[in-house]
Amino acid sequence: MIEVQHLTKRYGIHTAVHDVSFSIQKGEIVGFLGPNGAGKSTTMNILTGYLSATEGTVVIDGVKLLEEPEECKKKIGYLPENPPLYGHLTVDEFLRFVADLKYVPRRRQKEHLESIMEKVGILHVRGRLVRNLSKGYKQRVGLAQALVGDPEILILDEPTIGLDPRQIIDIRTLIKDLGKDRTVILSSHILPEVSMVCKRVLIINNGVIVADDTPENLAKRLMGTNTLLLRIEGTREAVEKALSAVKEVQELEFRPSQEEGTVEVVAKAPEETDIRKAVFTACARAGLPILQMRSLDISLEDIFLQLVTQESQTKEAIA
Ligand SMILES: Nc1ncnc2c1ncn2[C@@H]1O[C@H](COP(=O)(O)OP(=O)(O)OP(=O)(O)O)[C@@H](O)[C@H]1O
Repeated sequence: MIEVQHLTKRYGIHTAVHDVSFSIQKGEIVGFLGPNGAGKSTTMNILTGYLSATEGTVVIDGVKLLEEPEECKKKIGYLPENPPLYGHLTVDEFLRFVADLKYVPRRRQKEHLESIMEKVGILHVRGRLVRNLSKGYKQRVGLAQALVGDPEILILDEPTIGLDPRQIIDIRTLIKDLGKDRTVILSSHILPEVSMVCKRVLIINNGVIVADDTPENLAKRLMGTNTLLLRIEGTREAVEKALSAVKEVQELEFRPSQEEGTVEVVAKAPEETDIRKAVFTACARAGLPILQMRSLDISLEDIFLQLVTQESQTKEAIA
């Protein structure tokens, strides 16, 4: 359905997206996850034909975007991060305007727009001026305009940003529902958001795809218990002796510690081995208090740490 090959986008000397390739099948709901500035919006803007790539190709349903942009755009409904809504129009007027832009025949517009308004829950505000709607309702109007013309693909850029918790739940439910008979790409910087809605997650960081997996597998990698980062009070010799005695521990890597009188060490065990209890017991027996123990996993660690921090900051901000 969507084939992206070797996509690169440079803004002057800055490379925002670097050699990105992926394909999405019909009917998939795919999360596009990455911290701020990772290149999500740039990629989405290229997919929707709003921005041209420096290099690489996008093929939508067998049609090359560069060669037949109008044909491709018809297949895509796009909700940008800041949807351009005309505040001085009523919801009805605005959607009719969008329908004209998308060449929906006038005789079909009434029925088509009413079914969309019903789906996204804005029928009762159809006569209100867009500028007087709450942020959540404006977002619904944004979703409605993306649905005009019945596109097979929906591309949604940070659809819940700036909404309150209740509105976030409503919009997530709506997206899940819309994904039942469409291909959906949903960008977000919040891991739980995409996990809730998507069956597959692409993670982009610094313009490069660093993971392409199911939320479950990503969570497993996140929760990996076979590699632990420990901060332990004591000397390096004592810690090395205690941890070397744990039979599952294959490798110890000492790192400079931030805290005086402590040792920071990464302990590795074979995959699928949970060494937390054994490490705890060994240190307790040797009288070495563990001040910190957390899972450490591949290079995704830093990205997730960032994402998790952002998620908790977002939660604090809306609490
Ligand atoms: N028009 C532009 N000119 C120059 N640099 C740009 C432009 N648009 C984006 N960038 C840079 O490209 C990088 C990727 O930006 P992009 O907006 O795609 O990231 P993002 O993942 O969508 O982030 P956010 O979640 O903050 O929207 C960033 O470093 C950004 O500063």
